[in-house]
Amino acid sequence: MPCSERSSAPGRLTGDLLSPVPAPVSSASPPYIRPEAINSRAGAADSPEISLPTAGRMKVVNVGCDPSEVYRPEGDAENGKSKGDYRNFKDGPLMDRVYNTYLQMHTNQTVDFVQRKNEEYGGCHLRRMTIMEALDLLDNVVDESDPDVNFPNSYHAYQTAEGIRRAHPDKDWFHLVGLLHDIGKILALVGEPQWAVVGDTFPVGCKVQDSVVFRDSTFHNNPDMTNPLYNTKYGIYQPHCGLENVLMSWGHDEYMYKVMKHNKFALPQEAFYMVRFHSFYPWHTGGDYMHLCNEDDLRMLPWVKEFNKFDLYTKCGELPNPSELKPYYQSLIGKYCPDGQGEDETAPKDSPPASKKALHVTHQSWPASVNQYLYS
Ligand SMILES: O[C@H]1[C@H](O)[C@@H](O)[C@H](O)[C@@H](O)[C@H]1O
Ligand SMILES: [Fe+2]
Repeated sequence: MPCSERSSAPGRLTGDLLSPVPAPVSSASPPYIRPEAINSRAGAADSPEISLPTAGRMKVVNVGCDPSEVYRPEGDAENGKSKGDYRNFKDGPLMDRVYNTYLQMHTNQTVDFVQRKNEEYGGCHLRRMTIMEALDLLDNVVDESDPDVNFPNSYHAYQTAEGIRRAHPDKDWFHLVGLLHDIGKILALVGEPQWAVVGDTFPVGCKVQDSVVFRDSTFHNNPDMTNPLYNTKYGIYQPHCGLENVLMSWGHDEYMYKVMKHNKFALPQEAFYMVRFHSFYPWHTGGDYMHLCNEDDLRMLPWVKEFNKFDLYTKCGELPNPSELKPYYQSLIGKYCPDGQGEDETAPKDSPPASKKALHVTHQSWPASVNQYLYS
């Protein structure tokens, strides 16, 4: 069994994971698009404008991990990863890429940067696309911060969603959260560097706590580290001010949360919360930053942890077949996502036809290939 999807809560990070040996920094950032990792997909026929290379080495299968594994206490390490093999930030074939992404993130994510990005992307009114279109764009994003995934993020979306669906068959809104949670990574296709899109998040404006990955070897050139206002336990925050009042490092979590809010998704508070904080590992898994949390945060924490089991442990080389799964998820989109038409007078003239479910997102300049894909 290739996956290690389980019902037990993920353990706290161990000392080994917290103090990794820094890997050498590669000078050139690898490209965002890794065509060699993209499989030929049946779903590609729906979107002929984007040419998907076909030389993938991974297997595309109809279903994800074996559901019987969901309740199995330990993984079958013979054919796949066991729980302890995930999130290895010490060594592994992708370590240079992962370390370099975090080095840049921890150097450049400052209070000032985060404030600017929140303003820049807060409006969500410059472009429209359907949710499925946004999801399909993730065919072109390989997350460079992730030591466990070297295939396009669209597959990870279906893996997560299907894992949740198997374990929580009665909660269809939760299935949809699995599908949507990483859509914010489309920011990597509009010129945002990956360090401003992917990876674990952390609060800026206060002392960086111990469970942040590569904490000891990646923050030395961050200008906020020498600002005394930002280097106490609370920094610019009040005790137990609530995470909604904390400036998190900018990335796909906060962006997708804003998109969901702006588009008035009819999902429960838990759904919004899971999307917004799913990458905040130093909190939900590391147990840090509790001094900033209020009661709401603590009430939501079990949901974030529940989500995390599927987000993390469904990552495996057996890839689902999106074209087979799309009808089910399209029905959930129909149920929970308003169609967005006529809600936003500032939407551009080249928005998709009125019949399409629309997502208002904020992108000033899409690469030509993306525009063609969305609007032809
Ligand atoms: O939530 C996950 C998690 O934080 C991973 O460690 C990171 O690599 C991914 O970018 C993110 O989506
Ligand atoms: Fe994510």
